[in-house]
Amino acid sequence: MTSVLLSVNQLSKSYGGRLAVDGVNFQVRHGQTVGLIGPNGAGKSSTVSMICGLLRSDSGSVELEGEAMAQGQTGAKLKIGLVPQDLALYEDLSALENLKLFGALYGLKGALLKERCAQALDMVRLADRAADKPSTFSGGMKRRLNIAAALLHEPKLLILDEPTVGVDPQSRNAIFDTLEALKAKGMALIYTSHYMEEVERLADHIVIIDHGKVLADESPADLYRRLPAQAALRAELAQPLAAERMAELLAGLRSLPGVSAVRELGSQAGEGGPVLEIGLAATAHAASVLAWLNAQGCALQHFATAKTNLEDIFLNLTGRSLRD
Ligand SMILES: Nc1ncnc2c1ncn2[C@@H]1O[C@H](COP(=O)(O)OP(=O)(O)OP(=O)(O)O)[C@@H](O)[C@H]1O
Repeated sequence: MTSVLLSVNQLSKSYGGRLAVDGVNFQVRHGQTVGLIGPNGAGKSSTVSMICGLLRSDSGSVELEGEAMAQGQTGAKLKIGLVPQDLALYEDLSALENLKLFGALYGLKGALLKERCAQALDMVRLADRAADKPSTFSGGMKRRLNIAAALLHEPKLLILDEPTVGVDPQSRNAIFDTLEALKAKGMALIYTSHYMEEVERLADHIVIIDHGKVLADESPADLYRRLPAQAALRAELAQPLAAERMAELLAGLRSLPGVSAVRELGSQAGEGGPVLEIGLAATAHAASVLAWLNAQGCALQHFATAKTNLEDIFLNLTGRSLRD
């Protein structure tokens, strides 16, 4: 396992007496991609701002390769690139001029500045738009330019705060390709999002945060192992069933191998019979459950299977869905 790059230790922050970040702890290893997930207001942006030294914490500490991130200290800060939620670009300068300005702020100049700007534009697939102003760009292209600006000083850790909010699907894919390429080059990433499917695609480690507290800090595979069911079968019965018969059916289903939970969801808009949601240890169990229902004389109107996802994990941990 690679060594620790970033250590976030017991970080806390209150705004006017209201606790927004409550003792957050996690680590990022060299080359690792960590997805920081939580609903709106969970404390993700505040955590990220404290990691970058842009917001003073009330307590706790942040270390980069063992070096403390202290206010006014630039050494550790240079190891981080931040792509903030709010776009920071000069609309009247060309894409290239914007990058030159950001690069100069990092102390780059001459041939090296030129080379880094060209590499960064290439990395976000905007090389052919270098001479154009961001005012002519889509929201997604502006976001990509913002990512390029954070790459110029070749940070060891790139932090992206909700990089796909308000982004068109084409740019979203370009952003993912860029992040996958950076990952392949060995750069560590922190990616905040409330879109589980995005984090699932990129992250090899997931930190779930809610009400300022870390609820989970583990690999996606370990998170999935926490779920009682890995898949769900939804079966809509063709006919309503008497209460006693339904109770027998539910008990029978619960005793089948591979079935972890069964719920009766009622009927859909008064048509047909009730809908059963059957949690399965694996999708493969669906066939034997359907065969069993058939053997019980239960005709089905409709059925569908679905693999559980990280959204279900959040629901399982908090009792709430990620985007209410
Ligand atoms: N400058 C501020 N002043 C007062 N309250 C704040 C400030 N910044 C954040 N908060 C509050 O702190 C809590 C955490 O906010 P934060 O922006 O860190 O969450 P988040 O998970 O990033 O949410 P979002 O996805 O909406 O940005 C929220 O209740 C928010 O209203």
